[in-house]
Amino acid sequence: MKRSEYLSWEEYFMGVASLSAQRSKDPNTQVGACIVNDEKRIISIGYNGFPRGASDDTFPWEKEGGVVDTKYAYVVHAEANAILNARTTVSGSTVYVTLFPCHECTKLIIQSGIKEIVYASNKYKNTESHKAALKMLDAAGVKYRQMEFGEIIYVKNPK
Ligand SMILES: Nc1nc(=O)n([C@H]2C[C@H](O)[C@@H](COP(=O)(O)O)O2)cc1CO
Ligand SMILES: [Zn+2]
Repeated sequence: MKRSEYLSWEEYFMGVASLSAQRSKDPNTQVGACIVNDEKRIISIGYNGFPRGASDDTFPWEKEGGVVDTKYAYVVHAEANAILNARTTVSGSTVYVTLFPCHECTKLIIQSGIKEIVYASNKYKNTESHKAALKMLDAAGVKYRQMEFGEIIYVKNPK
C-alpha cells in the first residue's frame, strides 16, 4: 500500500517556495516564490535578495535610514526574481509565494500573465501597498487564495 504521509502538490510547491526563502540573507523577512505551470511543473523559483554584483556583505540590510542606506532601495523581491529566472513563459501559471505580493510585484505578476497567486502569510495586509495590490488583482481578474501552511524549517546538520 502506498505511503499516506506524502506531500500534496500544494504542500510540495509551497514547500519549495519556503525552502527557497531560506536562501535569503534578509535578517527580517525571508520570502520564497515557486512558479508552477498547468502541467504541475515547476518552471521557476526565487527569493528576496540584492541584484547581481551587490554584495550581501557591503550593501545595507537596514530597514531604517536614508534611501540609499536601506535594503529597500536595492532588494529584488522573491516574486520578481522568480519571474526573471524563468526560462520559459510564465503566462497562465500559478505562483506559490510565502508572503502576499506587494503592489510592485503585483504589477509584474499581472503583466507576465500569471493567473493565480497562492500565498501563506499575509503579514502586511493592513498596508496601503496591500490595498493597491488587491485593487489591481481584482481589476485584472488574477485569482488569489491563502493556503494553510506551517512553516518548514530546514535544519542544517541536525544534532
Ligand atoms: N511579497 C514580498 N516579497 C518579498 O520578497 N519581500 C521582501 C523585500 C524585503 O527584502 C523583505 C521585507 O522586509 P521587511 O520590511 O519585512 O523587513 O521581503 C517583501 C514582500 C512583501 O510583500
Ligand atoms: Zn514585491
